[in-house]
Amino acid sequence: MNRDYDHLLKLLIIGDSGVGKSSLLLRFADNTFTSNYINTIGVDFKIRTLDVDGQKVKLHIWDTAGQERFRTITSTYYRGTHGVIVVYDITNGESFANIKRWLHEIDQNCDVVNRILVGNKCDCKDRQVVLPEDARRFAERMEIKHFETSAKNNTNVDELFMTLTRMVLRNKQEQKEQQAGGKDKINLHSNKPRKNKQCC
Ligand SMILES: Nc1nc2c(ncn2[C@@H]2O[C@H](COP(=O)(O)OP(=O)(O)OP(=O)(O)O)[C@@H](O)[C@H]2O)c(=O)[nH]1
Repeated sequence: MNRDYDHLLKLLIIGDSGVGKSSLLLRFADNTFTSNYINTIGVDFKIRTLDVDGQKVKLHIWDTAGQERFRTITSTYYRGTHGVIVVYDITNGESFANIKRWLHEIDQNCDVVNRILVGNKCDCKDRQVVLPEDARRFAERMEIKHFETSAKNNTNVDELFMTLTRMVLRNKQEQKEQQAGGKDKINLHSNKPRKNKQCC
């Protein structure tokens, strides 16, 4: 069968309700934004194909509901995930405080995964309560890359998805080399997936 891509990757977007997960996905996949707030029910997903260094990478991006009442549904969507975007809202301290819970949820559901921390709504600097340096320090401690984005102004959105895609591809390549015995040892440095158990 003819494939129209070189790699098929599954990405997941998680974080509290209202932080802008759907908006980031809409901006990335359709280049649109709306100020209307429509709660995601369960999960939603979109596809976008990227050209990364001459390779066609098809992304299936799953947008999960942030509301607690959907938590049991969304936890099943971690299966087969290659990369997770964990989003907070820079104007909402609680959404940042909850990041630890979201990271824990990743650990519970899938260990072999690349993660990126995203502070969205960076167009709202006047209402910013999560300081970039605090977020950066936290991200460094957790060994995750950190971005501030605006789905509204289209700031850093493509960069965020491109960075995560490259991280996933690099890890896939390293795993392939390791399996082929081409490398002595896999070098587990920051932003690498933890490998306690295989879920994907
Ligand atoms: N100013 C600003 N508003 C944003 C941005 N991103 C999202 N919003 C607004 O924030 C609200 C919530 O956005 P959503 O994308 O629906 O949030 P969500 O995280 O998907 O929410 P759930 O589906 O409940 O989990 C909407 O009114 C959006 O217009 C942004 O970058 N800047």
